[in-house]
Amino acid sequence: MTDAHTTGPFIAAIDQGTTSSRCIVFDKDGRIVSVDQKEHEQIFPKPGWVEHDAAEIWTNVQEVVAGAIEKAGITSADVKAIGITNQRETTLLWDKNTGEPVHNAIVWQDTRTDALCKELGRNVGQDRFRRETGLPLASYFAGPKARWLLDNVEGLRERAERGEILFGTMDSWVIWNLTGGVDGGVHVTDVTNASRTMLMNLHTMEWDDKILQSMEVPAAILPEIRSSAEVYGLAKGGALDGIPVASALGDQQAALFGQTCYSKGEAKSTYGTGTFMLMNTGDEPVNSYNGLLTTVGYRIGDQKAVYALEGSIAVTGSLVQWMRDQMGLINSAAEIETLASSVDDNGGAYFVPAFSGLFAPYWRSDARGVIAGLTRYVTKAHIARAVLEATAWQTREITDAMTKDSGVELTALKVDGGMTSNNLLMQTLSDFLDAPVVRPMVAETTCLGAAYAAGLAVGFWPDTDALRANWRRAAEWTPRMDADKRDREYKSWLKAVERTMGWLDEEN
Ligand SMILES: Nc1ncnc2c1ncn2[C@@H]1O[C@H](COP(=O)(O)OP(=O)(O)O)[C@@H](O)[C@H]1O
Ligand SMILES: O=P(O)(O)OC[C@H](O)CO
Repeated sequence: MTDAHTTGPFIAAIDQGTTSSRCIVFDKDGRIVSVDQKEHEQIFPKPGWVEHDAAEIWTNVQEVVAGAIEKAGITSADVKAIGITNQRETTLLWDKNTGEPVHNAIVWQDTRTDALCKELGRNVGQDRFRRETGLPLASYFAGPKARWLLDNVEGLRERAERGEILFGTMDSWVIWNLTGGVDGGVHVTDVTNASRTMLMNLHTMEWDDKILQSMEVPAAILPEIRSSAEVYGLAKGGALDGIPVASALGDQQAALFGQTCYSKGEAKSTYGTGTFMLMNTGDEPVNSYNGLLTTVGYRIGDQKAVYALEGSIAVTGSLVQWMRDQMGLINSAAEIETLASSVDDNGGAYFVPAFSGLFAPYWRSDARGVIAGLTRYVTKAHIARAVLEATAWQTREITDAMTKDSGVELTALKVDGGMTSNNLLMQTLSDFLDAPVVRPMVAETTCLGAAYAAGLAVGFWPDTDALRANWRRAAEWTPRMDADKRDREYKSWLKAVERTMGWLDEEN
């Protein structure tokens, strides 16, 4: 319910995430008025494959929108705009005339396009993709996933070439359905999501014809690329009928925006299923020589785009889920903190969760997970500690790369996401980074960023200065670790990382 001090109007944000979809209603001070959330099924058809049922996701989105509006005790008339944010790279093709997905969505973590990426690397060359799109050739991105679907779903390429099929990441799917679907839905994406397809030219912000040819993806299926904050259309039907759909940002870029990282050099790190650190690099793309991605941070209406450097870590919160669901070592995600706190250290064990290969800074799809340093001394509590340390060490590797690429020394790290409720993890992070770690009052920065962008698009907030004023510190952790110990343990971590590599043979 709305609290006594909160009066409308409001902005609603939809976050279509990897494990769940949620809708949050925000007031003008950026405070949360209501939340509704629903998980969807994770489908693992083969080792390394991860899929989502896009129809289930759309049903959940409709339910959480209705749920959040009801919990806020408001009507659509109180909502000025809807913002969209989403898990990035997850790829869907659907029939324009029926609205039916032609296949499950292929999720960003899925590694089935690894062989295709290797082949593209041999035939077209790594460098050309990186130069035009800012991304290394890797199974993570949407373009190769679209190509896989076109090559593997019977008759799909012919239907696509006849103009019957639409491609989209989850932003496009949600916006198309929200604005009417088969009944006039708009087929758009924003620059941040498009920058993760490996099909958009990072400099022109348009689909790159030569890359499309190399990837064998027909231009006819692609959405129009728009800014991150503008009115794409009006919602048709449902709890927010008639309300402008006014922003779209990939979830990590939305978190950058919600954390108010509007100046060059400002950075945030989001701890959810995976972990993603983004640094605002201003209005020019910065090339990475240390394994980071060059990506679009956001673009507000017709203003210049803001670029970012990104360090992507595939497995962090999902390792905690794996400990709970596959290993049964804990009953809830929060329990990992209690278990890990029952011992003083990792007992010599290092856990490198290369479940989807290694993302930044290595981009090694032939890597697979290892637990190194095992002896009979090691207990499940030590493993729990190693699980949390894995998130912190992986972040350390990213911040090292970020400093090398940007020349900006880390003075403090702004964090958000589900894992930041873990105090032991946040302290360990500060220790391993040797820098303060700060969490804002609203930890739901992903939704907040989408709400901010939508609010700017409809004049609900005047400018980014007004948004900065909403950012308030809620918690801070400062380093307490002895420097020699940190250096010794970092070396052991790096040794464990080496042991993950080359596990898969070329023919896998
Ligand atoms: N107290 C905790 N300690 C460690 N991990 C946690 C804790 N609470 C939640 N998580 C992890 O955080 C993730 C959920 O965070 P969230 O930001 O909602 O993720 P996403 O947006 O990727 O779905 C899950 O992977 C879960 O395992
Ligand atoms: O849905 P999340 O929070 O796990 O984020 C996923 C990322 O966008 C993948 O690139």
